[in-house]
Amino acid sequence: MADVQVDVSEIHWLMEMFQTVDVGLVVVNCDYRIQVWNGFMESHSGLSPRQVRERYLFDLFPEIDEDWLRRKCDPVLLLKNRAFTIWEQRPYIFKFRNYRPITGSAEFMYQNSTIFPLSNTRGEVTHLCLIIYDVTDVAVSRLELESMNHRLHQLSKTDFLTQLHNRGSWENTLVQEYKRIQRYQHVSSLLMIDIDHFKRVNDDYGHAAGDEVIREIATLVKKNLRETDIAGRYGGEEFAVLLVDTPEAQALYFAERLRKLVDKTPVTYQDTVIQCSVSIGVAESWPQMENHRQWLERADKALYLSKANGRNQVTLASQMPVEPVAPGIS
Ligand SMILES: Nc1nc2c(ncn2[C@@H]2O[C@H](COP(=O)(O)OP(=O)(O)OP(=O)(O)O)[C@@H](O)[C@H]2O)c(=O)[nH]1
Repeated sequence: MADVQVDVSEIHWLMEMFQTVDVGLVVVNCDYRIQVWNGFMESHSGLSPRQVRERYLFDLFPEIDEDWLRRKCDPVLLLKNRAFTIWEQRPYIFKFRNYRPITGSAEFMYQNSTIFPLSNTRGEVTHLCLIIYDVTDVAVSRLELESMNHRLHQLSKTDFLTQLHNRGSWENTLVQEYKRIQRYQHVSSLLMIDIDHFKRVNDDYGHAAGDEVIREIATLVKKNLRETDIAGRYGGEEFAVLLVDTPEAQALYFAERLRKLVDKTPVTYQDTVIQCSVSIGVAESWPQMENHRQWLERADKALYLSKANGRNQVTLASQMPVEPVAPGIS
């Protein structure tokens, strides 16, 4: 009699633990009808064990991807092994709202789960048990870390003042484009753009006004680009633009349009209106160029000529009187 009492109280304790444990416990039969539903599942779903008993799991929770979960569970029934799901693959099985104060940024509870078979006394698998773990804290910190790393990576490539590529990042894309040209023999063009008499802007209106001019001209550059073009801030008041798959004639058209736009768009800083212009050098890629630096030098020389010839103009490298960098070009 005493033994029976011990057994009964042990079952009572087990039931209490089952009810209060901080993981979800669900048992379904082979037809996916719910048999057991613990306190965790009740408090997160709002459905009592009585409300869910004998209900078809996928009817009650239509958000569960039935094909996917069956693909996980069928081998458990057949082969008596265990299966696992992790939040990185699928954020959750049961779409429960997240109410945790610390990880409140997550709308839903991230879940891992273990699925294992339950056998009868004859060793036949008759039911499946799903254990649902709330891993929202881990998932949210991991996602925040990843997003922070992504942001840092972006920042390391971005010029703070203009949000264009910084010089290092822009040169990397130029190197990639150079390699692509070597491989596929297509034509791209490079523009070097420099704000005219920029020192005067700083001297006359102050450094903050100078910064505003750089920002505004960068915005005009950005607005005029196609998605495949890549613009960077190459130096203080110098920008570089890579026009991918663009021959010189089209690059000239782009450059002239930008030049005219800057010329007719004065920058307003506080109450001061500042008139600006840019000089531009354009160089088309050529098959014999030996590295990306030769290409840069050629665009830079064309820019230098624009400056020397009076500024506020565009010069094509192909029209320079001598071409010292690429002597083989006709
Ligand atoms: N406000 C501001 N000025 C900068 C920045 N970077 C460089 N500068 C200034 O840009 C000026 C560039 O002057 P210069 O290279 O002499 O050329 P310029 O006056 O533009 O004359 P040209 O290029 O010959 O037309 C210098 O006074 C630099 O101090 C920046 O980020 N912000």
